[in-house]
Formats: sequence, structure tokens, C-alpha cells
Amino acid sequence: MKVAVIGATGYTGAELIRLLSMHPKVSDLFLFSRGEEVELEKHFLGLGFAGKVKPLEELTKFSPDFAFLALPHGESGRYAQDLIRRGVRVIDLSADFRLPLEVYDKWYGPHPAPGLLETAVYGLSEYFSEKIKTARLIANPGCYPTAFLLAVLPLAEKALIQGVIISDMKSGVTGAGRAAKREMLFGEVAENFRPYGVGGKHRHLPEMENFLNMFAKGLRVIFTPHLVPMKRGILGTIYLSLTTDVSLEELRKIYLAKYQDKPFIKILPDGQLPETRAVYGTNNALIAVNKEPGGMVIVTVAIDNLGKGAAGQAVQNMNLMAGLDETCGLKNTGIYF
Ligand SMILES: NC(=O)C1=CN([C@@H]2O[C@H](COP(=O)(O)OP(=O)(O)OC[C@H]3O[C@@H](n4cnc5c(N)ncnc54)[C@H](OP(=O)(O)O)[C@@H]3O)[C@@H](O)[C@H]2O)C=CC1
Ligand SMILES: CC(=O)N[C@@H](CCC(=O)OP(=O)(O)O)C(=O)O
Repeated sequence: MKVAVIGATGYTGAELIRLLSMHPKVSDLFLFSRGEEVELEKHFLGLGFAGKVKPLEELTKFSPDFAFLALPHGESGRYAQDLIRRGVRVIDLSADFRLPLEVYDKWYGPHPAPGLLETAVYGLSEYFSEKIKTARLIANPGCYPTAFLLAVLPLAEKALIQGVIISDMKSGVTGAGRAAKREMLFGEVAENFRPYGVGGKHRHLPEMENFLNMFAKGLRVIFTPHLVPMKRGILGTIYLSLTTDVSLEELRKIYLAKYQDKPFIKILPDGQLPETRAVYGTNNALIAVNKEPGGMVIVTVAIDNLGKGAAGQAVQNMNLMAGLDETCGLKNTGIYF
């Protein structure tokens, strides 16, 4: 397969290059970014792919089978239009095609390609695989919503959750992208731990609620993200109330049954809890379910924001679209030490 990565100089672009260069079915990799032609970074030398990142203006000269858009929201939509018109199947890592128009406009501003919204399929691979297989345009989910939805949907779809779900999440700094920002300087981030977007202000809240409500109506989410001084990883601690008393053993059985044929989702045995280093560099999600003495359920979840939270899930979606095994090129235990 011929594959293009657009936004190849960013963090998710780099992770896509890493994954696609090891993918057994990818024969050609075309890389694009804005500005002048640039050399590939030294990490990627010797991988056998033609060496330079080309200016985006040259994209029209290439006809890949798949194109990954690893661009800021608002920009992706502009490039998706032309690619789709030319018959290229597109996987967009930005938020441009994840939400209904009125919700997008409220949180992100005017939509760059509203005419394409109907075409897009939300790329949460474990829940929408049938639609993903035939899709022309994938809206790859946000990193926090991926972790949240994988952790709560098994209970939501059985109508076992009531009221408010508290979603307390922590992310490494690559989640913020590679562009220079003062609040992401080493001096601001190292030896520091801070919340942000508190009080319903983070743009992943509507994404969480929108897809949660496809499976269970009337639930509300309180989402508080935090920045942790590590490079990669998301850890979520999610508190929820049940509609009826269900034992911990039964709850675990629900998760195990739901994900038994989903190779990237690992339900941890009693006594084990997710941690970010166990998913570092992988497409895996680790989930543990527990109950506190008052009966509330605590679901903990770990993913790599650049893996299952972005590039890994995007490649998993490409595999599904291409009729390949969804694990093709993605089996990886990560780095233990
Ligand atoms: N980082 C993460 O963990 C996740 C990110 N995402 C989403 O994926 C997308 C990419 O994120 P990420 O890789 O982190 O971002 P980065 O900031 O690291 O990279 C963005 C890329 O887009 C290019 N770019 C920036 N502005 C423009 C523009 N106006 N026109 C064309 N190209 C532009 C950059 O080029 P240049 O090098 O010239 O700046 C770079 O190649 C974003 O939409 C993000 O929200 C989704 C899930 C997780
Ligand atoms: C640590 C950090 O800053 N994380 C980012 C996550 C954004 C992201 O990856 O998601 P989108 O694709 O929806 O932009 C944030 O909170 O904005």
C-alpha cells in the first residue's frame, strides 16, 4: 500500500512514520509538511523510505491509497476535501470530523469542510469496526476520549451507569503537540503537576459526552485533565454510580466478555492496576475495574496518547479499512525498562 503522512514533522506524524515504516503491507511512504523540503530526522534514517519531507504544495502530485492527516484542527479539513475527491481514503487525527457541526462550531470555531461531516466515521476501532471497514474518511478519536470511552462503554451500553461520571485524567506533554508554547517549557513542566481545563472547559468533554450518549442517554461527565512531567501516556481514574447493585466479579466479567476478541484491550486481573509505562510505545489499553466500600465503581485506564490515543489507533483503522488483520504491524509489547 502507498501511504502519505501529512504533518510529518509533528509528534503524531513522527509516531506514524515509526509505525508505518515497520508495517509489512506498506510499500511506499510519502511524507509532507508545510514550508520547505526538510531532511528526515536522524531517528528515521536507513528505514528504506525516500528521504525527505516534502512541502504540502506537492501533495497533489501523489496518489496514495491512504493519507493520514496529522495537522491542527481547522487545517485537516481543508486537505481532506481534495484527497477524498481524488479517491484517497483519509484518516484524520485532528478533531475536524469528530463532532456534529453545531457542537464543533461552538468548541473549535467555523468548520473548514462541513460538507464532509456526513461521510466521516468515528474511528474508535473497538466500537465502530464495521463502519470503519468501508469508510472513506475516519475521524480518529481524541486521546482523552479514547481512554474514557474504552473504560466506560462496556457499562454504559448495558444501562448500568446513572447520573454523573467523574473523569479524572493525566497526560504526558507530547499530548500538547510539538509547537513551542511557553507553558510547555521544561522550566514550567518539570517537577510540576497541574490541572487545566477545569470546570467543563476542555474541548474533549463534548466528544466524551457525544459518544457516551450514543450508548446511554442522560449521562453527564465531569472531566478534569492534568499535565504530568512525562513524555507519553494517559492515565484515567473514572468514578461512576451503578443503576443497580452488581458485584465486582460480575463487573469484571462484563469487561472480559466485551473485550475478549479485542487484541489491544487488556482487562487486568484482580490486584493489578494500569500504569503508563506498561503501554509506552504500544497500541494497548489497560483497564482495571474496582469498587469502593460505598458502592461506587472506579475504572482505571492507561493508554499511550501517541499510540492508542493517536497514531496507533489510526494505523489500526487503516488495517480495518484495508481488510487486514487489525493488529498488522502493531503487535508490540512496549519497552519495560
Ligand atoms: N499529540 C497527541 O497526543 C495527539 C494529537 N492529536 C491531534 O493530532 C493532530 C496533530 O497533533 P500533533 O502531532 O501532536 O501536533 P504537532 O504540533 O506536533 O504537529 C503538527 C503538524 O502540523 C503541521 N502544521 C502546523 N500548522 C500547520 C498549518 N497551519 N498548515 C499546515 N501544517 C501545519 C506542523 O508543521 P510544522 O513542523 O511546520 O509546525 C506539524 O507537522 C492535532 O490535530 C492534534 O490535536 C490527536 C490525538 C493525540
Ligand atoms: C497534554 C495536552 O495538552 N493534551 C492535549 C490533548 C489534545 C489532543 O491530543 O487531542 P485533539 O486531537 O482533540 O486536539 C490537550 O489537552 O489539549
